[in-house]
Amino acid sequence: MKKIRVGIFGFGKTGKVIANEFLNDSQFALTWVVRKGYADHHKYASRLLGYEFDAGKIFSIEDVDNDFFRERPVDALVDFSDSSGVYLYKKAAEAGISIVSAISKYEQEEIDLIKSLAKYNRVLYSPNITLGINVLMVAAQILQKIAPHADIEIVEEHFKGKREVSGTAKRIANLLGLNEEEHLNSIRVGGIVGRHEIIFGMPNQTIRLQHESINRAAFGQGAIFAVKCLIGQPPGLYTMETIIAEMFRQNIPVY
Ligand SMILES: NC(=O)c1ccc[n+]([C@@H]2O[C@H](COP(=O)([O-])OP(=O)(O)OC[C@H]3O[C@@H](n4cnc5c(N)ncnc54)[C@H](O)[C@@H]3O)[C@@H](O)[C@H]2O)c1
Ligand SMILES: O=C(O)C1=N[C@H](C(=O)O)CCC1
Repeated sequence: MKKIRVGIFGFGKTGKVIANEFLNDSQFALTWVVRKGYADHHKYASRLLGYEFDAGKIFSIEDVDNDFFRERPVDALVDFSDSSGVYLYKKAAEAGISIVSAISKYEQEEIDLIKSLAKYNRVLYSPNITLGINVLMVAAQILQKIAPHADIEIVEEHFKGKREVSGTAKRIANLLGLNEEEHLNSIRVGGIVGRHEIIFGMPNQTIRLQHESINRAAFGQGAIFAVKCLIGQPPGLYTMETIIAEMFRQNIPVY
């Protein structure tokens, strides 16, 4: 069977783990990895990650000129770099490449740019690409409808070095119609990969929906799921939670 070709932007804490997940999956061919500087230029991500074959040739962002995507075709571009990568998406989309953006924080201008590309191609943007958190987002919306008077607080915990407020927590607040300033609580300690909790407080009971990414491989598995979901789909803007919500709709038991 023809392999799904993938290119990755970013080879940092998460990008390396994502590359490893794609290398481990026989349905995928990791074609290239783009990183910011010239470290390991033209080496192979596979070799750096301990494999004995060549895959995922490493390029610098400076190499990404007008012809880059046409000369090195892939089926999907998966972005775990930073928000500046967004300005290269148009060239990729024009070359027929599906975009999976996992950047957690964008300015409005960048989100508008992503939306504008959806008319050319499939674009999926998700601040948290794990299956679990997207199930939690759908479940939280259902719970809010069932218990509309519950007090709701969102708690997000991440590693000490994470500067920005969790994009996932902001997305949850937005979905639930909550003011971010008032209902979002952030904790930064040690090496927590990512934990989100939505607390529904009622007079006689408390419901807690919680998701924790134990290992960054959870993001790789989510990215694999996202790329597969986009295959054969029409151009448009996709999110993980709408894909998962559709799965809920199709699988909800009827009593
Ligand atoms: N959506 C998700 O599920 C999810 C999960 C984990 C991380 N993230 C996000 O992914 C991003 C990266 O996270 P990280 O922990 O790996 O950070 P990191 O700082 O460890 O790595 C980022 C890497 O991208 C490189 N980079 C910066 N600009 C680039 C560019 N224009 N092109 C290519 N490479 C570039 C940097 O040099 C660095 O190596 C962050 O926005 C983070 O919030 C999202
Ligand atoms: O920076 C990270 O690492 C993560 N950020 C997220 C967010 O901001 O919501 C979620 C996944 C991990």
